[in-house]
Amino acid sequence: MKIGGTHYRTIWPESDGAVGIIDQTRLPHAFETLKLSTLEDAAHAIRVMQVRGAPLIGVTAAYGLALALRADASDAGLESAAKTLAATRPTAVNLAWALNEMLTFLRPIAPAERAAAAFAKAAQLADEDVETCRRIGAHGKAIIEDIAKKKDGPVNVLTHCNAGWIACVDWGTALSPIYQAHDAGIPVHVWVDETRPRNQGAALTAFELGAHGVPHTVIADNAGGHLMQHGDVDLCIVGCDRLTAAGDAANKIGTYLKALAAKDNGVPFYFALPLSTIDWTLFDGVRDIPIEERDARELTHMTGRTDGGDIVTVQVTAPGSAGANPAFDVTPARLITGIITERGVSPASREGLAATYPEYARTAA
Ligand SMILES: CSC[C@@H](O)[C@@H](O)C(=O)COP(=O)(O)O
Repeated sequence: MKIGGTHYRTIWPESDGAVGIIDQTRLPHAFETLKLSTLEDAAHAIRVMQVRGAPLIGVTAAYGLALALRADASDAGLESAAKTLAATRPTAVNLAWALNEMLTFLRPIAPAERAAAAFAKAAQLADEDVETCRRIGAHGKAIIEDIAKKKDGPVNVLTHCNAGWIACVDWGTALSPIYQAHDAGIPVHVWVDETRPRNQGAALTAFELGAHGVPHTVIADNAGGHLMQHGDVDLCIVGCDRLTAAGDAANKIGTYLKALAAKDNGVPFYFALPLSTIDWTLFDGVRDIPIEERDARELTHMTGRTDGGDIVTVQVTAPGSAGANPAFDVTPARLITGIITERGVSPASREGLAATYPEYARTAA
């Protein structure tokens, strides 16, 4: 997508063999790029959320493996680099998926040829992510279009966290349908949950939508239920970090509460995600999806820009109070209207997902 007239992806190979990224910890106050040159650079970027969002974490890990192979392309080096990258963040399964794709491809290749092959494979995963997200957008756009035909005024979509192009390689998952609807002239307005504690909504989704000219309004995380009660939300679309084979969906903390409110108010609630976000080994999301616990400082402190232009971090809680910071929650399948995938809209159920992806579905519970 475009920033200031230039088309960007979120990750790209540099001419000197490094890998370029947008430093998402600086957005929306500054648009800065960084170069990743080593395995540790890539692992650090994922850990501190210079890159974040399930699909982008996966592609960054793929490039991280390629960077590691420049230093050590032995069998032991390959396996050890994959372990380091796999340990960076626990919830988004795209990380394990991408590493598995890379390992399966690279293990049979001779060490002398591995680094070049790894860069090519990572680039292929990045390209595939772009096309997958474009398709998710086309299927989701049809849902928005249907609603638009039945009402006057814009279709009001509520979204949580950031599942736009900067969470992927391009397009996004939850925001791709919105971009495609907007580009097709369908009137659309987005309620953007601020998404405490890291504020991915207020900082990143609002930044993206603003750059693309999509009408949007940032709301406090707690406002969604009230807006739904008053008929101000036509549908919710969110991204996903891990979907079980039975249709339970992990996403940024707070998503579950929005899905409950949507159910109570008859508002359709969709998750948008690619194949790489589905964990075919799990069936009970609340019990089995690992939930990342992040530093309580993300909760007790906030970073923003003063009117004078300085970027500052301030404490917002009473000094001495403890904070707990689970970063994701799980929305059970029964609260989900549908899963918008690159293959179409699937029911959030074991049978529905098995019909959408027959070659991946397992029979074991
Ligand atoms: C297309 S990304 C879907 C999710 O990864 C997104 O909504 C989300 O929860 C991101 O969490 P983050 O902690 O910012 O990586």
